[in-house]
Amino acid sequence: MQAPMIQFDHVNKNFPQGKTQAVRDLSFDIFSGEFITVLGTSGSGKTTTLKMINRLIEADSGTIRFNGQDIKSQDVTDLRRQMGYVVQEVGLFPHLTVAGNIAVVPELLGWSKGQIKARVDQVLDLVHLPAADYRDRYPKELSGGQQQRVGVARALAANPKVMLLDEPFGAIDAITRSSMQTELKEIQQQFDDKTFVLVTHDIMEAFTLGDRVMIMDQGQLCQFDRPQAIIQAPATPFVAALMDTVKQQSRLWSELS
Ligand SMILES: Nc1ncnc2c1ncn2[C@@H]1O[C@H](COP(=O)(O)OP(=O)(O)OP(=O)(O)O)[C@@H](O)[C@H]1O
Repeated sequence: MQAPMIQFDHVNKNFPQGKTQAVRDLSFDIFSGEFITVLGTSGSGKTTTLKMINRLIEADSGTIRFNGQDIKSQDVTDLRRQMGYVVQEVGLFPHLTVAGNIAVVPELLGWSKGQIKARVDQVLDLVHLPAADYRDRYPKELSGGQQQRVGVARALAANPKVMLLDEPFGAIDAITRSSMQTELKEIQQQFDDKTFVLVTHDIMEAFTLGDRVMIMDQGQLCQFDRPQAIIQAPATPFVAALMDTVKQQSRLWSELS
């Protein structure tokens, strides 16, 4: 049996100021090449879970393994360089061009100028931004959707094994969002061994993109399964209520159309 790429083993996280525990006794395995979506209401612990994978947040107890090794025993910079990270706010460096932003990690890794230029063009192509038009622009010369595409390109630049994405399309209009979702899935399918973990509160996004969907409520894992299995057999009343919201929406659509 294949070893998990990311493994949580009875992980807990409590913030001193937090009224409730952010993450409680979380255990799961994610395998290489999977596209995992993490779905839940606001405050359910999704971001905390994602940030514990790249140690932006340290777990209080339990063990998190990356590629079989406890992440606490790994150098944090090395660990993060193996994981692309994309957030809603994008966070491009305003004084660097698109190419400069994408090149940050490859430069730190000591790649040659030729390798970096080729890689910048390659990842811009992956996110459907023609390099000749976009390479030399500054972030302020891009729309929000284009900035987010550059954010994804930057995260892919050093060819990480794992991509962590926190509400990457949260601030993007519905049509652009839908095409970016398709592109992201296509990128993931081009590589057999790239593992994607994407946090969202959008049910359709979670069920469209996820090979498996992790549903969280109040810091706990309610269900972690393939979309069809969740739809056919919701494991808890919370999951059932979540599924009902989709049914209500589709009823509304059919009544209106
Ligand atoms: N730095 C922090 N200090 C104190 N409490 C925190 C901190 N970060 C998160 N929390 C608390 O931990 C819980 C889980 O937060 P988390 O951000 O993981 O939820 P989420 O599911 O990602 O929510 P959202 O969808 O709103 O981003 C919440 O109750 C939150 O208030």
